Amino acid sequence: MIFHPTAIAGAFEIEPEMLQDERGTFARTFCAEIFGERGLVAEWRQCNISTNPRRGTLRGMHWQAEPHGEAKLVRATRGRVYDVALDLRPKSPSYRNWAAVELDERRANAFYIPPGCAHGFLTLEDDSALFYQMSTPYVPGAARCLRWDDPAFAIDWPSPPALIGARDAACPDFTEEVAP
Ligand SMILES: Cc1cn([C@H]2C[C@H](O)[C@@H](COP(=O)(O)OP(=O)(O)O[C@H]3O[C@H](C)C(=O)[C@H](O)[C@H]3O)O2)c(=O)[nH]c1=O
Repeated sequence: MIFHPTAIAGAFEIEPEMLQDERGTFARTFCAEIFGERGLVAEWRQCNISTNPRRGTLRGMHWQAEPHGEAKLVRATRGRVYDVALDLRPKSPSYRNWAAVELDERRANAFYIPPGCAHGFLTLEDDSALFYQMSTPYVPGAARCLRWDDPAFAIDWPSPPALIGARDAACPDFTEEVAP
């Protein structure tokens, strides 16, 4: 695995080292020891899948309030998505920074997002799907969101959403009170 730093402290694009032979490829996608050595969360409590038939579907920006902050390891298992993390940790050197990684099933890359960051994505192809590994259980009462186009962050999305859920469309602008 090759860890590429991003504009968010502690958030990495992870590129698999593909082992190829006449049968195809094999690659390690996670290793608790290596993640631990790098100070990353190395225990996953829940895994989720997300399927999105339509290109231009936007989900986010979501996070869980403390003490239910979640690290996420996100990858595209079909298609391609523009995946965004936003640093909401007031003590972080990259507080209020955002970072985007294009997740592509063909590259099998992943985005490691530390706790205290909001997460969202825009699909770049029809029929895009994602697989999430989450470090903490889902706590409905801890769910928080901010709107995808909050001017405070000016996330540079490749295009406006063609499809966004009512809840995400109604997410508020960020305020310190909404913070993790
Ligand atoms: C996350 C989650 C959700 N749910 C239920 C709650 C809703 O009834 C339904 C859909 O949840 P939600 O609308 O939050 O799903 P998305 O809008 O796709 O949000 C997801 O995509 C964005 C980009 C994220 O980063 C979030 O972690 C993730 O929640 O599943 C569960 O039962 N368990 C869970 O772990």
